[in-house]
Amino acid sequence: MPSHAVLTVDQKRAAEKAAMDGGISEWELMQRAGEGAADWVARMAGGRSVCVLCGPGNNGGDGYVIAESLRKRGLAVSVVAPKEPGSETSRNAREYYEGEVSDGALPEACVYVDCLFGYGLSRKVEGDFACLLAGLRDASGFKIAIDVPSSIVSDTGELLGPEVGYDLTLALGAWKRAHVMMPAIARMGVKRLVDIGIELPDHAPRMSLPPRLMPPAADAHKYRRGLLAIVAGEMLGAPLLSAEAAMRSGAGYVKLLSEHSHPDAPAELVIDGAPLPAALEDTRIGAVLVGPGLGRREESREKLAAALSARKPAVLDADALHLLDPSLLENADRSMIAVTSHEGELAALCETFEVRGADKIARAQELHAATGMTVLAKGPDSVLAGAEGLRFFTRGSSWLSAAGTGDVLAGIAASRLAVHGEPQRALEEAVWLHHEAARLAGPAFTAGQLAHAVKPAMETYL
Ligand SMILES: NC(=O)C1=CN([C@@H]2O[C@H](COP(=O)(O)OP(=O)(O)OC[C@H]3O[C@@H](n4cnc5c(N)ncnc54)[C@H](O)[C@@H]3O)[C@@H](O)[C@H]2O)[C@@H](O)CC1
Ligand SMILES: Nc1ncnc2c1ncn2[C@@H]1O[C@H](COP(=O)(O)OP(=O)(O)O)[C@@H](O)[C@H]1O
Ligand SMILES: [K+]
Repeated sequence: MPSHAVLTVDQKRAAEKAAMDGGISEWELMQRAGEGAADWVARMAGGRSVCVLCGPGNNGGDGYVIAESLRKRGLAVSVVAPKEPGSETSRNAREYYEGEVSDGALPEACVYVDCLFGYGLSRKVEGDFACLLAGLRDASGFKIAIDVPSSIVSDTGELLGPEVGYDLTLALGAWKRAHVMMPAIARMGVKRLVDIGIELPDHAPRMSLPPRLMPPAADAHKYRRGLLAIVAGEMLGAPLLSAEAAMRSGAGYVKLLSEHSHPDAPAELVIDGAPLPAALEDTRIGAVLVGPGLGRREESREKLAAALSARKPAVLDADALHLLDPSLLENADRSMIAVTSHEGELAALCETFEVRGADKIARAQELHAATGMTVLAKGPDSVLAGAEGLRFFTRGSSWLSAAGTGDVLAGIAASRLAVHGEPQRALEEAVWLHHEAARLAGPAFTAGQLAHAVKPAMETYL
């Protein structure tokens, strides 16, 4: 089974070194990588001409192996290499390739294979390399990136050269962080992993796997299935959106704790107007959601304080993340708190808890370490940091970039938390259900339509 590990360059190098210490040569690994990638390239080319761009390192070495493999299969192959190979293994690969190599401009081809730089990219791409990549950007053929697109930094996903849009990216041996982070993922097209038979670390951060949800037990009743209490605030719409999603995500009973009247609330939603601390004393409550529509006034802070001191599993979102501070966490059970923060909310939390991570992954990880809360850093490149380690997700529909979709996500997460009480599992399930609901809702949905699509999304994972 392929590994789902997502590695840093140091971790990947260590895994390759361990394989080499175990007796597999670097040349053997390169041949496995090149042949595995060539299978994909040949499939995509379907007999059409292929141009391979080869750089000076081992990514270029992979390119020569790919080119020779395609040549042997009878395809018309051209190779462009602005610089001679610099490493011993890539020189082997250059000798292994029996065709012509040019150091000039990009020739016409139907399929382009980019092997200029892989995870060894260490500085801005300039000169001949930048010209070739600019040519590739403007070319009309099918574009395949080998391991990592050549302008992309493997550990961060940041761009250090011309912005080429690829149709296919083939990760060699393991996923790298660039395969899950913005801005890289928006340029990679379809991503596939080529197995090269090396052992990867067991406990490395990894891709999240689709959840397997269970129907209610035969003897279930509404409380045992999970009672979710949603704390309402100043704005009435947001908690209702969360409730619409929560009622479709597994909880048997969803209550809105609110002193307001809600003429637009659905009939299934119970409105409880009791004073908040008393309402939260109900021992049947399995989880609390606080934040959507909460507001940021003193009363809002008091509501958050009451929700946290109830010491129940809780999802914190939106305004709650701006109000949260170390003193509010003093009375809380931090291990039971799940946080759903977008970029701005994550920045606010990092400031409050003096977390200074260099990038989104580090910020999520350090915030979890500093507070004990399970942190979902949302966005097209969602990152989940919790007691079970880091999890990454494939990108959801870009139509999710609409107001209110975060309230829907928070409602799903809180509902899942009410079902089983495990924050990391609840957030992981919520991201999958949110993405699947968005896929099923198609283009141009509203947050309300997204909340309704959570029901068919549940069916996908049951
Ligand atoms: N080490 C191994 O066991 C394997 C490595 N493989 C391949 O090897 C790649 C990594 O190889 P390397 O570590 O040699 O690194 P790369 O081939 O990614 O690039 C490093 C080379 O490019 C130069 N360079 C970096 N940035 C540059 C820039 N902006 N402008 C000009 N030159 C620049 C460096 O000086 C060095 O010569 C992987 O991505 C993968 O494709 C695969 O063959 C599988 C096995
Ligand atoms: N471009 C995008 N691609 C994929 N998912 C996105 C994109 N933009 C936003 N999302 C997702 O949509 C949701 C937006 O949440 P948020 O910003 O809190 O919205 P709101 O506060 O209006 O409800 C998050 O789950 C986020 O991951
Ligand atoms: K590359």
